[in-house]
Amino acid sequence: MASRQGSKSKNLGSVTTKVAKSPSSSTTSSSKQYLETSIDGQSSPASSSARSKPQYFYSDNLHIDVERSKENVTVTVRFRPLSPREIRQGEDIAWYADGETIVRNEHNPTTAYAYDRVFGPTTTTRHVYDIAAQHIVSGAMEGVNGTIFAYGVTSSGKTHTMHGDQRSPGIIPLAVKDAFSIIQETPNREFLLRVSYLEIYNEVVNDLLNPAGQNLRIREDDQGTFVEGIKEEVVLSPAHALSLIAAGEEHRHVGSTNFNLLSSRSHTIFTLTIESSAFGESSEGEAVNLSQLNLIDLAGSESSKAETTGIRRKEGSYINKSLLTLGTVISKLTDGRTNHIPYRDSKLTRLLQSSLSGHGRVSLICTVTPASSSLEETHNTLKFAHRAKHVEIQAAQNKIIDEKSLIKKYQNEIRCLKEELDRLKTGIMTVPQLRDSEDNLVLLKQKLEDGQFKLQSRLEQEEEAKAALLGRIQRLTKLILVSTKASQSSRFPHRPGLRRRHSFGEEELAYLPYKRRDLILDDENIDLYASVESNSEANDDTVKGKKTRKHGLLNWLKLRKRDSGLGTSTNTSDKSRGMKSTSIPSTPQADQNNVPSESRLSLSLQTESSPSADLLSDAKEEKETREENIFDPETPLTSIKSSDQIDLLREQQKILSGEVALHSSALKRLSDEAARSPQEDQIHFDMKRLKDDINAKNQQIAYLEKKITEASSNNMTDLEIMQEIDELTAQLNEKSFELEVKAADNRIIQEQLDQRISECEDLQETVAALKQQLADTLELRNVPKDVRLAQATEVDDLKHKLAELTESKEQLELRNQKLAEESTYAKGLASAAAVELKALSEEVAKLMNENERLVSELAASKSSPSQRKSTVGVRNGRRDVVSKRTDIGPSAAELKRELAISKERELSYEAALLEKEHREAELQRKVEESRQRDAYLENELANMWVLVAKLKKSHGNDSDEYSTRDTQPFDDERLI
Ligand SMILES: Nc1ncnc2c1ncn2[C@@H]1O[C@H](COP(=O)(O)OP(=O)(O)OP(=O)(O)O)[C@@H](O)[C@H]1O
Repeated sequence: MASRQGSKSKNLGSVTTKVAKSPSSSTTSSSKQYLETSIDGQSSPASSSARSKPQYFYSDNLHIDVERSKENVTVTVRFRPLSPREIRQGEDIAWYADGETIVRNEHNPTTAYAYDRVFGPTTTTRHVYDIAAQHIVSGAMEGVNGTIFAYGVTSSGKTHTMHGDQRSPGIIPLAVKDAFSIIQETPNREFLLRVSYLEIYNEVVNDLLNPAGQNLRIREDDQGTFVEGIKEEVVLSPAHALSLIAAGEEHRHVGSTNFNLLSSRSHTIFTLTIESSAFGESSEGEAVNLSQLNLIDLAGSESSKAETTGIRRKEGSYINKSLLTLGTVISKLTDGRTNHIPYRDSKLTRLLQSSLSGHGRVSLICTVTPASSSLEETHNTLKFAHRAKHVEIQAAQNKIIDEKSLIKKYQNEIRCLKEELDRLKTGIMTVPQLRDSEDNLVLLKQKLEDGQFKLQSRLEQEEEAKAALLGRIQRLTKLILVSTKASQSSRFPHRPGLRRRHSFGEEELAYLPYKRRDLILDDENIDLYASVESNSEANDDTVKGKKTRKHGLLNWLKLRKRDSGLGTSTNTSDKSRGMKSTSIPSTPQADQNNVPSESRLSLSLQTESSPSADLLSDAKEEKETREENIFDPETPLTSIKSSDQIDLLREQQKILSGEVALHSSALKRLSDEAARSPQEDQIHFDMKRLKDDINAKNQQIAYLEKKITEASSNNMTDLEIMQEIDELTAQLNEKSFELEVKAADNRIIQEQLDQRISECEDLQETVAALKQQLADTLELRNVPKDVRLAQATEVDDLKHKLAELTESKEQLELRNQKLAEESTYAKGLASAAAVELKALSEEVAKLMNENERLVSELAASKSSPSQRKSTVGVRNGRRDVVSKRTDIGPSAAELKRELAISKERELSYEAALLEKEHREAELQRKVEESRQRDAYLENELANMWVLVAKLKKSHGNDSDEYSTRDTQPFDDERLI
């Protein structure tokens, strides 16, 4: 035990910030309320007095704080290995455990964070438990409240850490097992353990132990918050507690997401309430230790990468919102300046208010993946963890000196009952003394006979009462757990001092109906199982019973589900304030029809007769007693006020309703089974019994309703009415607040809705456009064959035309070329003619000059004789000249003729030149025309190509068959 007490959290955080704390908020959600419970649904004198006034475990007048020591939240980080998906995607490592306390960024090694402990991917959950949880559990067993929760993004390993599986049990089963081991190791104290299990799904609190407990209210008063109407079950063994978790898990919301096939869609809080007091007769008046251990599996935050829709998206937004609030609360707690901490912004923080505000030890296990794709998310988790490290707590042991703790109440009740039993025994022994009288012998005889008769009937009544008391004492005693190492002194000296042992082994665990993770079995369990085996040897019958029973407990659980209405689970409760219900455990022993004689392996019970016989009779008695009491609450053992009576009746009514609900679900399961195996008579028999039981319970409910109405109309005093009004006002306020919260939620949802609507409209437009495109395509596809043939013919024509045009273009080009050649030739001719013409012109000019000279000489010779002589001479001379000339060249006539010829030639040349120029111009015009035509044809050709390409494209979208068969005309090569 001493070894379990160590390990206080170290303060690694460099900043220590004072936690804003209100003195009034010192209670945990459900522990603060005193639970008025009697195991058979009937109140006792001890409990009735307590019922009128709510009790708070942590109010100043009720507890003594034994040394408050400042601590910080224990913060650890657990890496999970890369998942197969991450490995497939070739993810890198982005964060890693650098030693035992540091997390470092792979890419940027200067980014690193320190925590109390960092666990690498290969660390076992058992090791995590030892470091991060064990001290919280042992503290809780000593009266210090404790909270352990796993935080991290989706699929980072929270549920693996908190629940685990058969190969690697999680913190919750390990803690439960440890709690019972601690009881075993603490012989000087006796314990009473009870559990509750709830989930927060979409900001609605549901009771996982009671299917009827949906949408429970969180109430708050000066002392803190609590869940109204949550069911608590007293637990007797680890297997019993785990079976309740397993049953609760059946109701938890789990769904598949992109990142996790079995993603938790709700936050769950499993609460173990522990009461302990010194063991033995001398414990009277001593303080009781009371504490709560909250084991929380949060739903994972989801990044925007999660492509969720519909219900998953809604769940995700609720999860993210509540985790965001948790982050804000932690920030504000560590900021030190803020007075207002927004606990009320989410149900999660409201329920965790007490833990977070420093009234108990807290261990935060942050789960992370090393994968690079989650680099940012992991960084956020690490930052959250770093902030949380600075939250300061002041853990203290809660000691209750009030006599009204549940364990004290049971102890007192046992004592009172024992006294009453003694009185009864004495009464039975004392036979009335009748004095002999001679005077009135007849009368005396008559009196004697009457007396004998009365005595007889009184004896019978008292025997019955005694039996009932014994049964009650036994049942109460069974709820209080002590170590087998405790002294063997019994509460009943005449009985062998059998005590209960608490451990769980393979057989107890193998059966656990756990939809997604089989709970618990590790090496230690096997050890424990071995120890159970060895202990059991003391009792041959037990051993035989266990060995011959192949799946005894499995059968029990299955049958318990079936026959849940027939078990001993008797819910009784207190309605002092919050109507929280507590039931005694539905133990295997209770089922007399289906259970082997010793169904709890590890428990040896503090009973007189054999455990099985006791339990069987208990079951019977309890049922009978309860039924009696329901119809006659005013038993000799009760004396309660009218309001208490109404409360009691209401509670009984509630319990009955819960049982009816349970029976109905069991009946449904049986119907399913019956449908599968109709020949099973046992199932039909069980179904019939369940139906009868449901009917009987419904009648009882109706009867209770009547009684409540009568009682309320008859007995309500003004004070009670005022109290009722106060209560209703408080409820009204609560409802108003919830309404406000809902209204705020609605506003957010409305905004989201508006956004969705606009997104939807955009999508609709896109869809319309796509539809149009589709229709166009379909239209093309749906073109009838004749139209397609017509199109093909048209294309053929076009192709033909194109060929013609191409041909005529070629001809024109040829002609054009010829004309160009001709034009070049003509130009050559023209230039040659021009040269010749120029040469001729020069000759003509020369000849004309000569002619003029000759004419002037002729005229001069005609004018004088001398001159004549001379002229003759001249003439002679001339004749000489002429003769000379004749000798040297043609005569004038010849020259004239030559001149005329050259003129003619000149003229013909000019005419030829003109004609050539004319022809040239003509050719130029033709060239121009042919060029234009050419351009026109080219243009036409381009248009044709465009047309062909268009046709080809539209036909190209059709099926391959169509394109090969029907689009042949568009084949490029063929076209070209
Ligand atoms: N430390 C670990 N070692 C081996 N496997 C692990 C470890 N942690 C988680 N896993 C595996 O990773 C998967 C996801 O883990 P788990 O369901 O616990 O994530 P989670 O954080 O609870 O997710 P969610 O928030 O979606 O519920 C599971 O298949 C689980 O077995």
